[in-house]
Amino acid sequence: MTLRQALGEAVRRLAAGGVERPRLEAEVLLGWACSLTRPRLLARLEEELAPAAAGRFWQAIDRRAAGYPLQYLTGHQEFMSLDFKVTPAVLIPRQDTEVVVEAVLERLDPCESYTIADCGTGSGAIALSLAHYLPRARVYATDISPAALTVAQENARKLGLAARVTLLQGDFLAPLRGLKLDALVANPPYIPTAALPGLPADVRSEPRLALDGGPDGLDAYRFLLPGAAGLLRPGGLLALEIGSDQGQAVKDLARAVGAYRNEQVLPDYAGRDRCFLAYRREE
Ligand SMILES: C[S@@+](CC[C@H](N)C(=O)[O-])C[C@H]1O[C@@H](n2cnc3c(N)ncnc32)[C@H](O)[C@@H]1O
Repeated sequence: MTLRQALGEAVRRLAAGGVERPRLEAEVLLGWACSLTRPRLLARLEEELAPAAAGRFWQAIDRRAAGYPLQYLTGHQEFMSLDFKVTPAVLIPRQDTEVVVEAVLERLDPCESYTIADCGTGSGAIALSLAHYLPRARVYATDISPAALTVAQENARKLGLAARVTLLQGDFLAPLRGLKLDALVANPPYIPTAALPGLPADVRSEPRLALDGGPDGLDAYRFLLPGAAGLLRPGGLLALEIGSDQGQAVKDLARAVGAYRNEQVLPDYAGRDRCFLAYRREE
């Protein structure tokens, strides 16, 4: 079978499985199975599919058609123009989260030596992007999952950022005790528990620990908002990813803490609530 014929059959299987962009994903998985970039693959479509690559390819196609995430099959996801390793131990970094990272970068000066924390770091997407684009910053990243931290550590090493990013295992803010932060960023779990079974199959393959935000999805904010106030220096920036309908609720929770000013909610590319920002009030 040629690569062109394999692609045709893969597109058919992926489309039957409800994959939205079957041609693109078939090309990505065939390139991955053959260890070829997409442009090289597309230049060799009349060549035969080698038996070893065929085994990997058809197994991946069938798993993808059954709803398993593409990024767990290839082991990669791009975020903030950086390449991140991903495994089923971590949430696949989302474009929505880039809104949060961009909002932070717009408010900080790349020439300054900030101390920054990312709580619930997963693959390290937020922490490592901030460290990359703020080359003088010192970044602390926490996660309760040791398996996630192993992935984040590998990403830190691959991106050449391990010397400025410290990974700490523990409950969101607990490992940060004693630090005075210029910025604290988090993308905590925020899906209401009852909504989890209704999520698409690929999202349900991601760690429950990364998704489950408790009965109303707000458990982590009830904990992070008062706790962060004790770690941020006066004038320090708090940036939290939030669910698409959680803007007002998170603003109300922040105002109830009484330690913040300039609370605002920024939208994502689709115009939905995505990022909560506030500054630690000066005493
Ligand atoms: C929504 S994911 C975000 C991952 C990553 N920051 C990103 O944006 O792609 C939430 C992360 O919080 C971690 N987490 C959940 N509960 C936690 C807790 N109590 N303390 C620390 N981390 C926690 C999960 O393991 C997961 O990695």
